[in-house]
Amino acid sequence: MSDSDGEIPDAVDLPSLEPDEAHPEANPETSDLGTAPVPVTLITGFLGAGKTTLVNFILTAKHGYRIAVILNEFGEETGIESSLFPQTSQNAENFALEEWIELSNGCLCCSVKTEMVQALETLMQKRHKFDCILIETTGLADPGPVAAALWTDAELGSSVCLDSIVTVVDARNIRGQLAEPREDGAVNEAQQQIAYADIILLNKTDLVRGPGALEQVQAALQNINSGAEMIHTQHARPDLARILNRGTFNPSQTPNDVSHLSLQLHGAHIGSACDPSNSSASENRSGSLSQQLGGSTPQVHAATSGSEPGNSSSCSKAEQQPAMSAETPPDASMPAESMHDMGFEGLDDSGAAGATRDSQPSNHHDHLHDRGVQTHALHSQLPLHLGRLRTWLDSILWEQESSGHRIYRMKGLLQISGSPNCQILQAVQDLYDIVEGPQWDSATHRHSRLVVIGRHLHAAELQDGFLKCQ
Ligand SMILES: Nc1nc2c(ncn2[C@@H]2O[C@H](COP(=O)(O)OP(=O)(O)OP(=O)(O)O)[C@@H](O)[C@H]2O)c(=O)[nH]1
Repeated sequence: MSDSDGEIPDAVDLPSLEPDEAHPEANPETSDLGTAPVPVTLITGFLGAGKTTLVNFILTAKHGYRIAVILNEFGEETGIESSLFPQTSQNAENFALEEWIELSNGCLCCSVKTEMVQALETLMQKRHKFDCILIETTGLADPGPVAAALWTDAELGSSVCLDSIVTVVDARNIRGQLAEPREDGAVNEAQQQIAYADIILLNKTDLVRGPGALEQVQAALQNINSGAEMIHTQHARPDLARILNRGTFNPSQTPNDVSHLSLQLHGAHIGSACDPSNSSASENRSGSLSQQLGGSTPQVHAATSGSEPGNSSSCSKAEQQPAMSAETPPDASMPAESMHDMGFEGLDDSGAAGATRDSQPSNHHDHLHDRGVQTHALHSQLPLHLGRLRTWLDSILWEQESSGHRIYRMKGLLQISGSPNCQILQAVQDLYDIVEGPQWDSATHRHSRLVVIGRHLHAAELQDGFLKCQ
């Protein structure tokens, strides 16, 4: 699974793949996929938006394509992220589906770009084994440099082509994410990801309540990028004929054909997340994406503390407070005080953030572009008590304002007392979920690991709280 030895695993050979009758155009036997450049779909989106859920869906749906996956993850996430592909890790018969390359030494848009190009080159030596490539970026990646590398890298030549950039959006949280200030005053990652999208997958629509609330979210996204196709989904299950092998960047298209890619940034500029001091990367890049690429740079259920492990139960503070709705939107029309309370400072009418903080360089080495964002890995060798764990999670996720930290995302593999299986924890903003994973096996070191990504985190306190759940 991991490519730690430098050997690229075989691409996925999907068993019993039958041409999709509903979408005969998706049948590789009737297309020129065997000889044409391999289409690469870049899947991006903010932390927790549903990228892995989408990749999982693509890997298990019937569409007629054989898929290779390149997965970029934070170093601390190694081994956790791959466990989030339950169909592959739980079912040995389908183990062949778990064919991907993990790039975990940084963020694709920074230090791993070369590694990505090398991985693609090696993959291309097995060209006959797959029809399409998916690249899942980290939740904080700027898709621009990655797309540019795919477009311009001489080594790759014409063997691969960027098919489309799919940005998965958490419909419940996106407006707050768009409003997050960047310390250098630049456009934040969530805005960059929307701006570059060919397709915006407006996901988690089940978590947006109230008449008009979803329309408001959609309007905020269209204010940033009105050229992207908008697809509403729950659990990231779109019509894949609209996602795979679209030919968005097919060079045979006339310039008019790609004119719909024009980015409308409404005064915002796409800054380089890699290097804010790079003026060529920070200049205003309004215009078609193809021009840019050819340019200078290349349920929320009630918290049930007594529930057994394995019973999936999402918990949210929102259940105990008014749900996000048209009546209580994180909206520019709200009084500034309310927006501040909800953590939506700086949102203007366009959905763009009015970032005002002092400029600070981003940190390439920890691949977190905004220096205020940190990641911490928590560990516990001894099994955790589920009730205590839930109480602790409730406190750190639901009392964020009083504790002074801001948690965007948590994911982990947990060893819970009394359960032979590992438990998978997922948290996005104040929502969390614990579901049963596969049995611990000899290859998986049996201990709890939890990655926390957020701002103003107190590592020692978090680790201490985690250990107290034993
Ligand atoms: N309610 C709800 N939950 C969803 C939906 N889509 C995904 N989720 C859940 O949201 C959590 C995060 O989903 P992921 O697919 O791991 O998100 P991601 O974008 O890959 O996350 P990162 O890799 O950390 O950036 C998981 O618990 C999913 O089951 C949805 O449409 N509705």
